[in-house]
Amino acid sequence: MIIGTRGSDLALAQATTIERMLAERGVKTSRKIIKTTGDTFTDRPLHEVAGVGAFVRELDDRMLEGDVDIAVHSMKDMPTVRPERLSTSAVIKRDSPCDVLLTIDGSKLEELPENAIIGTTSMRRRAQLLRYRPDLEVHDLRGNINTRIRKLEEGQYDGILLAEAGLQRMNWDLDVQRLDPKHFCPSANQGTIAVVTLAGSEAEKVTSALDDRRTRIETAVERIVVTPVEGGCTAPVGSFTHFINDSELHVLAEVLSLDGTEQVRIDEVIPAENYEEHARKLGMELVELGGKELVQRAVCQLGKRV
Ligand SMILES: NCc1[nH]cc(CCC(=O)O)c1CC(=O)O
Repeated sequence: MIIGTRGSDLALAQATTIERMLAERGVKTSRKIIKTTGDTFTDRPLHEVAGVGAFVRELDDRMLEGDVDIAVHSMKDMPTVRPERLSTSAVIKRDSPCDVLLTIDGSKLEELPENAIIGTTSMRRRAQLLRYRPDLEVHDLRGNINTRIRKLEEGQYDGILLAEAGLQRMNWDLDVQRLDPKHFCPSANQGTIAVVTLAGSEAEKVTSALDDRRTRIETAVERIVVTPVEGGCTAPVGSFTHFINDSELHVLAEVLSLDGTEQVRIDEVIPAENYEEHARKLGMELVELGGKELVQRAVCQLGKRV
């Protein structure tokens, strides 16, 4: 079977993980590298280039055309609405969901000097960082993980924010500070690899053996809770859910203003039974608390920045 993947180091590492898991089950695969719009314009902020799903849409198209059998994605980059004929056949057991801070000199977030410059293009990370340390300066930093680390080393920033899962997958053992999800609530589905196939295909059957039930439920709740306020992947929205025991989930979700001075937040424990219904209720709560207005304002302000 043919595995389609983007060509970035992170995407290739993720594809390798899935290839290994399938090989262990006796499934032979070959690899096809697909270039996406998000990969082509790496010098501009992602929200200017292609919008939601830039990394995913082209692989979807190639699958629908029959060019690839299996696609591997960072699940957090997948749009919520999916083509009907495609199936998310496996949600792989989650790696670290957390963000990390990587600094030039090993400083922790609390130790950075006033007005230190931190690089990130994520509006969520910017807002959460400013909420925690309003004195810091946040500068844009676009590019894949390699590029971002290179720009840090070149001295343009005192520190940068990254997903820990990305570093883990690249096997980079860097001295980072893991940020507490309480203050740095991750993006929905951060740290999770998803496998996509055609619905009803042999590939779907084979890859579904890789599915992790708990991660599937956690990631589903994360999506459902923020769907009613969602302004695309560019809005300052965090959503993180995890099992705290066999029957309960802790749900953390929030919307922030771009400058981090305003927030709307959900912090609840729900039963795993009927999780969809509970998650939908929390999503409505987020709207009632004013989450939608916050997202709309942020999207408006972003439009003016561009
Ligand atoms: N936005 C790009 C992206 N998509 C997935 C990851 C990392 C791996 C993951 O979260 O699963 C990253 C890099 C980052 O956010 O630093």
